[in-house]
Amino acid sequence: MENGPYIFCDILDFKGLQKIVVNHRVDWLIHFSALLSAIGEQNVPLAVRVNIEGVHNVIELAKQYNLRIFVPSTIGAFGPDSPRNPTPNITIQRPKTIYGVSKVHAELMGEYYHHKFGLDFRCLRFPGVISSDPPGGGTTDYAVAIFHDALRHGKYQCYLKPDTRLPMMYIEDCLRSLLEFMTAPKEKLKRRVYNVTAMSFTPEELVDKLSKYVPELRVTYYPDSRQEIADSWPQVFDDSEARADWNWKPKYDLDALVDFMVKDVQENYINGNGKKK
Ligand SMILES: NC(=O)C1=CN([C@@H]2O[C@H](COP(=O)(O)OP(=O)(O)OC[C@H]3O[C@@H](n4cnc5c(N)ncnc54)[C@H](O)[C@@H]3O)[C@@H](O)[C@H]2O)C=CC1
Ligand SMILES: CC(=O)[C@H](N)C(=O)O
Repeated sequence: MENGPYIFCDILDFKGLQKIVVNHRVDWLIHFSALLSAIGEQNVPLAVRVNIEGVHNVIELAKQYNLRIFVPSTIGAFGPDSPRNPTPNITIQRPKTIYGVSKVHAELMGEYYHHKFGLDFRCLRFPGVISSDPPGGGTTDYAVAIFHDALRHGKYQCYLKPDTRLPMMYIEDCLRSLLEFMTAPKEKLKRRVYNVTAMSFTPEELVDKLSKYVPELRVTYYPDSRQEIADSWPQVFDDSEARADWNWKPKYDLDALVDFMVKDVQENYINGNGKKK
């Protein structure tokens, strides 16, 4: 945040976005705003506006001002008809959440604008991204929340079944993949949308690793509506095309992820009295 101006803007305010692009001579647009999978199901009209109209606004701006644009997609862009283990880059996509539908829409809009207008649209389908920041309403949130609850209270109530396998990635790998992909020469890119991942694990496998740091940890399992979403998503994500085309390679496995997360949550949230420094 110290490296440049920080400006609030509603993604639905096209003119406001346009003003920022012009006044600050923006040349790359990284579009993160969205309602995630679980929260999107609770407010479908808002998810349609933020996730679909929001993408229309940024893609149109990128076209008008010749910006390079990145829009993240997700494992949630797949559904129960897709192969789940592994899920390849190109396969059937019939998601059952408004979040997934909006992300397939974003992928297709970006590919179309690239084809029709030459827009430099780039998109990575991320797995569950794990960082110490409080989670934003997704199905993979348990893998973040468990660190906060385990380190603070020694217990966690998980909303997924213990054997629910999902693809995941540590935030450092996520951000590095974004940067490497955005700076990759266009000749190397065979497509505009790539799967990326780092690992796959289940709640019980994560609990097993975390118990080494919190030996008294007690986890109970009460599946809720998020279980149905998780059951329709990839279990193992095939990112071989990203590895082959622009040399994607993750650095963090499950052991490293747990080690970094424990330190980060402890230092920045527990010792920092609930406030990230
Ligand atoms: N966190 C994850 O595991 C994954 C995230 N992604 C994608 O990465 C992006 C960021 O995700 P997170 O940071 O985890 O989500 P988040 O829920 O923490 O952040 C979303 C942001 O969108 C903002 N937002 C909502 N409505 C807005 C509006 N009308 N105008 C401007 N901003 C608005 C919210 O204030 C929030 O800061 C999303 O597009 C998500 O689909 C993709 C795959 C995995
Ligand atoms: C994997 C995602 O896109 C997100 N974390 C969610 O669970 O909705």
